[in-house]
Amino acid sequence: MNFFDKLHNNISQNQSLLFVGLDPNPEMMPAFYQSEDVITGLWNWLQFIISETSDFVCAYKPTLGFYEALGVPGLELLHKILAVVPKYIPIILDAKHSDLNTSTIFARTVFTEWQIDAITLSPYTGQDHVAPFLVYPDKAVFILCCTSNLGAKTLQHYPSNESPLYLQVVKESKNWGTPEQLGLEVGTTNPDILGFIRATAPERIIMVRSIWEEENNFSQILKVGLNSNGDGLLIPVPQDMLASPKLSEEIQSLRSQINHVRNEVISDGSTCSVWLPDVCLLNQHPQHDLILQLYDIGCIMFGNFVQASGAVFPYYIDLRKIISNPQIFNQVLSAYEEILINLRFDRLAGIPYGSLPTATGLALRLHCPMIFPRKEVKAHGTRKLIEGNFCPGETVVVIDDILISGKSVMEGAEKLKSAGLNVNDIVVLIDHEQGVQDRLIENGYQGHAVFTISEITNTLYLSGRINEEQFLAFSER
Ligand SMILES: O=P(O)(O)OC[C@H]1O[C@H](OP(=O)(O)OP(=O)(O)O)[C@H](O)[C@@H]1O
Ligand SMILES: O=C(O)c1cc(=O)[nH]c(=O)[nH]1
Repeated sequence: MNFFDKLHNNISQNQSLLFVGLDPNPEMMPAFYQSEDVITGLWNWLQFIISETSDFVCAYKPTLGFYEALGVPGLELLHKILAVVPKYIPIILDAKHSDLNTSTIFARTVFTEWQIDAITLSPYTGQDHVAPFLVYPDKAVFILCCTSNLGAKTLQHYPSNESPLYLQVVKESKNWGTPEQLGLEVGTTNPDILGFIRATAPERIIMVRSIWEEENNFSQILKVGLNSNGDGLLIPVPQDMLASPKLSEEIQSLRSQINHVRNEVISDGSTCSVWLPDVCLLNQHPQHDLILQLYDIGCIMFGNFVQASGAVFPYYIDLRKIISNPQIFNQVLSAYEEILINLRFDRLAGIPYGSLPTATGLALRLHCPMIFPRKEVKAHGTRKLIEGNFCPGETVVVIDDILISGKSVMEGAEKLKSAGLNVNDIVVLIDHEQGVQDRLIENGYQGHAVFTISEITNTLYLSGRINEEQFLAFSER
């Protein structure tokens, strides 16, 4: 089960958007737990917090820095804490890690060894830094977009209040991962800031921080931050409450107050127009999630692009990026597989270069031999036109990423046929439409595509990824 499913299960089971920080901060530890051995005191206190709150929270959030500050015993304490948190409650490690050199190894440690469900990250080192954390399909990251720290104001609001850096972080990080993989961390007491962020990222989970610094804003903060389903926010339990001997009672009372506001938001339905596109499941494309993920990793770009033919289209599809995201690559292979299982063939042939990784992945998955027609024949070595072994008379299915004019796949198929192979079917991820399928049929081939460009743009428009102008530019092509 992925992080967001686990989170949502817990939200509905415990009817709670509250999360609790599991921080061994000696300065906040109640006197009752003070002992000669500070680690023992902290361990007892944190166990008390877990036992009092596990039925009323949706997640726990240990802050790595507090554990590190206690040295080796602190890290041992972290492991003990991770072991006692009930398995069904997701754990978000607050690490704000931002070191590019160590991100791959740190992601592996946190997600596979420590079995943490999600992590907070700083955005400043960009997508390269976040990507190693996103290759774990069941895990998630929260990108720090904004803090309530006064000293950060000059940076966060740069260059102007109309176009502040923190909103740029929100817009940029939305391209790094899907809503199931990437949430936002927002520390603010200002409902306007949270409102701007919610409007920019209506589909994201927002983990709010510091909202209790101005208690009067509580209801307003929730109303601008919650989505029309009355969720989409993770809300911290105030730190002071964790020192109370009546923690369980207090947290239940806080949960009731929050749920009261959630019910008002649901019955009001005022944010419905923002959310309708993402929650409407009617007529949703079966590959809806895959389309959004391809868009989010930058495979589908809108703007004026010159194509290989010299024509200018209002978009460009670059599927060569898929290989850098194993989780999405895997879904792409599954989508091809659904088509291929209904076809009869002896071998797969990939069209170079873009589709060679895909054909290779499919060959491994389907246990089917692969060959490929070269783009250019070398003047040295074996000078082969087709690489890999085959027997004339065999049937080959051609794999490519996209059909624009159909020239590439048909040229590849002709090379295969000239070597005595049969080619009937051509399978691609994206069909550009505009008559390309008919062109294939005229030349004796049957084209199969996972989705068409129209299905992609409809999905992106309905889910709010592209605006009306981009959608219309496509429709009028
Ligand atoms: O239907 P068409 O008009 O032929 O266009 C589609 C082809 O264009 C792209 O390859 P490209 O030629 O850009 O080369 P690459 O795969 O080597 O990057 C794509 O991978 C398809 O093979
Ligand atoms: O050659 C093209 O026209 C082309 C190739 C490709 O991979 N994507 C695209 O949108 N156009």
